[in-house]
Amino acid sequence: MMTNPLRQLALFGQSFWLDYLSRSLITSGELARLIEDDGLSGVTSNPTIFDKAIASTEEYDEEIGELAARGFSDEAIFEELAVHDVQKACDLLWLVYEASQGQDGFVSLELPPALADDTERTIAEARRLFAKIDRPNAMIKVPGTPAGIPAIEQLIADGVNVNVTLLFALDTYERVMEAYLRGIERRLAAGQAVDRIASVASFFVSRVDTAVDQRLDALLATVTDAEERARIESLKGKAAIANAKLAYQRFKRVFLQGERFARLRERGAQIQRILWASTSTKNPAYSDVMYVEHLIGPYTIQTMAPVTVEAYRDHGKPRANTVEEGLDEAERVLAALGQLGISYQEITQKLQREGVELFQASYESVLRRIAERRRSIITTSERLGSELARYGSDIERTIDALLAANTVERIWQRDASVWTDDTKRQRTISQRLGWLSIADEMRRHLQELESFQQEIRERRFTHLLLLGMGGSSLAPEVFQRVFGHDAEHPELQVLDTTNPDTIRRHRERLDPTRTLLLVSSKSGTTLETMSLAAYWFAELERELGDRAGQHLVVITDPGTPLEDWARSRQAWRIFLNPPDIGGRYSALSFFGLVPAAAIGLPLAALLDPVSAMAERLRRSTPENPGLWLGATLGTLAQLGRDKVTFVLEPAVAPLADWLEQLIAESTGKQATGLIPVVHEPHLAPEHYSNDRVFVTLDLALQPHTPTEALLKAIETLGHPVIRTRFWNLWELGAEMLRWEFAIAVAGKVLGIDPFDEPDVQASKDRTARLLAHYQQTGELVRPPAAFSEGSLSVGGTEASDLRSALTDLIGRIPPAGYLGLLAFIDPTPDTLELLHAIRQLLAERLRIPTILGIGPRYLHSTGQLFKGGPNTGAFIQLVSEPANDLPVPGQRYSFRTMFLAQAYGDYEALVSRGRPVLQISFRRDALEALEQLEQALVVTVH
Ligand SMILES: O=P(O)(O)OC[C@H]1O[C@](O)(CO)[C@@H](O)[C@@H]1O
Repeated sequence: MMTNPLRQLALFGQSFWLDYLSRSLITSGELARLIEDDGLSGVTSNPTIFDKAIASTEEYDEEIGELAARGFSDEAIFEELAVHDVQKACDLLWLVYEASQGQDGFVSLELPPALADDTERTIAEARRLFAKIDRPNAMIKVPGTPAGIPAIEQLIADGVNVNVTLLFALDTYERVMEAYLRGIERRLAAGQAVDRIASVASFFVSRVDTAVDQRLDALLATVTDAEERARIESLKGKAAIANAKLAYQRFKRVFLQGERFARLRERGAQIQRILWASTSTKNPAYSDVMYVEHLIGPYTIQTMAPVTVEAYRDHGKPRANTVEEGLDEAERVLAALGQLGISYQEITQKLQREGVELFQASYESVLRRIAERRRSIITTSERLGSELARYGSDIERTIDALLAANTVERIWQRDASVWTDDTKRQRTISQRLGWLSIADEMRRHLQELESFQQEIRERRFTHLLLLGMGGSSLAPEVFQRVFGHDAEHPELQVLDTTNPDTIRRHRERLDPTRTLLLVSSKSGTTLETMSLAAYWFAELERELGDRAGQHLVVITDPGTPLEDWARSRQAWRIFLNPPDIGGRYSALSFFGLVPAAAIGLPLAALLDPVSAMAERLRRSTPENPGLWLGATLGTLAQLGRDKVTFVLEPAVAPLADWLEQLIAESTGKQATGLIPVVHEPHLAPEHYSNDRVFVTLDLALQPHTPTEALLKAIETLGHPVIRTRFWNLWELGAEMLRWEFAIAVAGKVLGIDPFDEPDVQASKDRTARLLAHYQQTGELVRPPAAFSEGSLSVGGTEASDLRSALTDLIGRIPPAGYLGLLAFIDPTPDTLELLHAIRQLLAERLRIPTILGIGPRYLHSTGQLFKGGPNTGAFIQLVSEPANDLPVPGQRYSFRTMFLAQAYGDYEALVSRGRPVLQISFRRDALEALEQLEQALVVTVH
């Protein structure tokens, strides 16, 4: 025997629907369970239900974030969330719908209540939503208001399933049935099928009692006569059921007994069932299942709130056809109310009006909630899933202050007063903001770049050798490493070192006849770049004679020495970049796009998302993804979380090198700054210090499980984690623009000028002095060594053995400090592997952030930060003296001398800034030396 009362309702012709819907109801499996176990066969929703659902869980946050990021308004976000839930519920009820041949298994979504008085918009929106949900078992809820009723007729005629909501009065119900019939008739007249057009009429029950009881109570307050009081008392809690029972009689007359519908039925029309809504008992004095109990009958539906479901499952006692019991009594109740001066007309009309207003209030509340969520939770796809630990409100305050100061508008107006009051510096900064509109600028050159791309393809180069430092080479390297090169285009190799061993390795690998040389330098004066250009051009000339210029492409600013140099060598192409863009902000200018074109990347695919991002960066709202990111990083740094640790998914990991330069060189000055920590080996979560913020970039469609697991653990330990999700790799350029903007904003928060690099010069000057002295004397002055041990020669310490020297250095690391491993070395896979192992050892044992810099490359990246940023770094400089040498054409010094002069110059610069630095030089086998160092560290650092 069937014991579940909910299931028994079906035996008496009544469907049991749920008056609730939420994401968790679906995801937890609860809805499926209700269908399976309790015989649930439909779901109704309304704005109040969604308001509750969104308020009570965080399950919507991720989607809110994503939609906000894509520029959806609050209304549109609500619609997406609701439609999504309705679709999922429809899918769960699909089998019910199919099994009942389209009679049952529906899920209803309500139109925005503000449309209740607008027939045309009701029609348009209901059509649109029905199409959008795209499920035959969806219903659109349209209120039975004077404006709603004509819309119902039209919608039925259009084939939209309609749940007519907010019905209280019997005469209104008559009009609703009429509208349904006419809609069906119109369809049939137009030769359209009607068998799958479904509609229900929702009669609201308990609200009638609440309203009538209030009036009765008011009357009781004025009546003293005991008999009269008893009569009034006896009417309490009766009106709603009476009204509903009489509605059922009208239903029967039309749908079960009427001639008109009988004809329609023959042609396949469905009965517009009557649905009892608002069936939870509001007055605790009444039985909690009373409305369900009295309104059972064929062709009816009970939609129950979860509490009523529980109650009815627990103690409901279903009986057949209760809806037809006591009809005389029902008539008497309504008549008696009239006699007491309680106007049925007035009450039902008022209830409908109030119903619309209540839903409108809920609808507005949902929108407010969504608006709040998008602020407080991590909105935008850039913030998706970010976990800001306890810093959320501090960050919000920063954002508010930035917005109040019109920061976004002012940045776009290129108003340099955002960063400084000094008018001279303002002039310089305003010449550094061209990156803001770079996508538009580059679009103007698209044809030129694409024909260049075509020619390169035709010329069948195998390699593109890019000579350039920092901002002039990092973005191209990212493009090559993330996207790879097209098969018909050359592979990009970057040479950004003066180490003759490295240069030679490249020289041995490359065939000048198949290589295109790309010299990139904004200033056109950078020592490494110009020296390498001289060397490589001579190599080209050696092989190609006066055709060498045909293998030369140059990118520089107009009027630089490099431009002259290129012209005099009859370079094949010279790209003159807009001069108002600094090196590290130049990724999307010619500096990035010319090499991208050369390796065969589709430039439009890269640029389109950049333009879309630029639009979003213009918004003066907290959702501006660059504003948010910059404010977050700046605020966290001020609160002691200045180590920006990138934990990137392998597919996008190469971006870290570019980000490192952007962040370090832009913000590391005036004893403040963000300290980027990139490519650090993963540590055990508890080994991360509390001065970190983590940044992750992942691919939505290809999550990298180990990275995810680590980040989850990190989050649990209370570290802030900023997450960015790419939907595809072509968003890379857009992400670069976003970071450029963010770092400009972070600069504002930290009170520095993000566009200069005042401390880079310090080591350049010292190197220049060392080289000048060398040219005069033939001697390169090297820093004095304190002692030698094995193959290592150690300076910058009072100690006399390696272990003590290391111990001393470690002892000098300030609190919340970091350790930089600065290696002037030939970065072969083997040396890099050992350097990573040493780095990991240091990070794990010391539990501090570590940075690895390869010299002289890092001089154009983190070098600024080491000298100009917070005085919290300690450094081990490793100088592997090159085994080979090569001449620098036109100079009296060689590459080896230059390389060493750069190492020594930076060492001196660091020391002069009071940074703890240990210098370890080695002449012989670099691998052996690194192993010796590793062993010393193993026994020293605990
Ligand atoms: O493009 P250029 O002028 O050769 O400069 C290369 C790099 O050197 C710096 O100017 C200083 O390190 C960087 O900002 C820049 O990215």
